[in-house]
Amino acid sequence: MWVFRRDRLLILLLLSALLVADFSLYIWPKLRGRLFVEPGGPCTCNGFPGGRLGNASSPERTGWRNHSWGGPGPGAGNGEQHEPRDMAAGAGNGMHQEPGEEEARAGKRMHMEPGDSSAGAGQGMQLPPVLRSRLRRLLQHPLYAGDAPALGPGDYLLSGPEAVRSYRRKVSRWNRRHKLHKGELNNTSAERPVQVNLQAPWLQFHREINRHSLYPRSSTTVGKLLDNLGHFNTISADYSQDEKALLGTCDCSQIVKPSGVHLKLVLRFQDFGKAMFKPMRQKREDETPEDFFYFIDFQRHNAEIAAFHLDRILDFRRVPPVAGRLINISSDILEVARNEVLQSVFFISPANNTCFFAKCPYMCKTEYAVCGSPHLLEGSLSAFLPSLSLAPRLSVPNPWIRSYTFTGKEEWEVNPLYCNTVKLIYPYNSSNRLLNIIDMATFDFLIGNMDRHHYEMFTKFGEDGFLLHLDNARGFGRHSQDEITILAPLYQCCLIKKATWQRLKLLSLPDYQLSDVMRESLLEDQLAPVLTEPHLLALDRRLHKILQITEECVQIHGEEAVLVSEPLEEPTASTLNRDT
Ligand SMILES: Nc1ncnc2c1ncn2[C@@H]1O[C@H](COP(=O)(O)OP(=O)(O)OP(=O)(O)O)[C@@H](O)[C@H]1O
Ligand SMILES: [Mn+2]
Repeated sequence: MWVFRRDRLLILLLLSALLVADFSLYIWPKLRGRLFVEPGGPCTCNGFPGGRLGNASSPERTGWRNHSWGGPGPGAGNGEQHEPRDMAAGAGNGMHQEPGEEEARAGKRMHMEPGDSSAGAGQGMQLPPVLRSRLRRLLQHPLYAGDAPALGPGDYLLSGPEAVRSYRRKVSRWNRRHKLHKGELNNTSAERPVQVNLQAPWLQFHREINRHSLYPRSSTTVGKLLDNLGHFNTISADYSQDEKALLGTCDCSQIVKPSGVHLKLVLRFQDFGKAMFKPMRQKREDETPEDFFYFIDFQRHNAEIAAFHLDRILDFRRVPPVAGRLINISSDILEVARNEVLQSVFFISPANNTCFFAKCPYMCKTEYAVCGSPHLLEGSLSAFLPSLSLAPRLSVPNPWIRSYTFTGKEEWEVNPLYCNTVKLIYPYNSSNRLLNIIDMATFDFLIGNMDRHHYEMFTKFGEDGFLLHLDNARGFGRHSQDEITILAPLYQCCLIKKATWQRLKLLSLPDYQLSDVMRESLLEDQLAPVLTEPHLLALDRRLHKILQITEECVQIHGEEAVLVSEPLEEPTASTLNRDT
């Protein structure tokens, strides 16, 4: 009996030795090859030697800049197992768990909190590339592959030569005026004149705008543009045209619509690019007070940033690139401002901070000021679109506009069959416009924006042109509330673009999870974490509500009638005539 027991021990030892040998000689090298070493070269894993996570603010960390759009990504070509997920297996057909569930769960466990760069890097945690970036994985999905079909010159917003001529003209006018101004002030500083740079990312951005979107998927311009917005010195600061119109100092025919009383400014940078600056007015942790109407709500700089990232993730590409940045109110704004009205709204607070307030017809008071600490203040910078003289835009009232009074109600709020009326009205009766409105409603519902009173379009692209999703600063106000009425265009019309629905469905799968890809995408921004966790999680919850509503529509009207393929074809045009 004793001998038998000793034999058992020996057999156990022998088996263990075999297992160890097998693991170290066979399994481990294979695992290591798959997880950490890119076949064909030493592993730099997206710039992180040894596959370690880098600093949270490192742009290399996330998917956008590593993704080689329109072809095999850096991963696809080098042996990473990026499953070419078939829509039939994933988003297209039910919501079953995809392969890689285990990885996803592991990825979730190891997920870092925004801004917590040390969580991964400090512990030297080694993540296999496939776990590291859900965003990157998303971008390699077939739904995000490739670009629009080849474009002809007429498909671009600007003619290249015209855009360059206008740029040259503006630069020489700027240099002339600047020289004159320096002469008047007896300024002998060695400031150099602005140089024309045809490679400037803002110019490339303008030249890439086409009839499908503000930037192509394969564009590397957006990354460079965001980088510049985040770092470049400013050379001027002024009110935006619409603010000037309100103050009576600009030609109103040149602007889309005179609007706000908000603290927003146009900043120009050293490379002559421009951006709309909105300062931080509310901390990202603060929720909009319950008693606030949406039309008196604050404008949130972080909402502008997050909305751009969300729009890009949804593959709409209808929000101009927005970067967050710590702006020095004194050196980046006041010192480069030449407008005397603007100069006059700056003051030093009792706490010795530099502040400024909105010059407006109604409430020009220091109570409404924003202050630096003592000079620095967070803000959003939205890359400027080409000027209205080069690319005229149309501002159209949203058919689902809200009442901007305390008690008023619009027709859509009281008539559940309102969509039938809209469908009869030009241009909603023929073009893709209604579907575009529904896209915009899903976007606004996700961000919680109730302030979409108008939308803008480039006139060049006609009725079917895409809608610009400008001004998202009133999004992300209340994470605890899902304002379902924002989805009225969806549930009253029971229509949605199939491509939009497929992406929303994909983003609801555990392997992609909207909140996770958003969290990751926002880490690229200097002001990360841009959104608090409750706001990120609200995105998942709202996404499910959109899918739920669509599902109910499909049950009533059938898939064919609800999910519309683009371009609008004859059979689907008939769905527009369907009574809801
Ligand atoms: N990135 C941009 N490039 C060019 N023009 C822009 C950009 N962002 C905004 N604008 C223009 O400035 C106008 C006002 O901007 P925005 O709507 O963001 O500010 P606002 O103060 O909230 O205005 P409103 O009170 O009308 O909502 C827009 O309607 C648009 O025409
Ligand atoms: Mn606004």
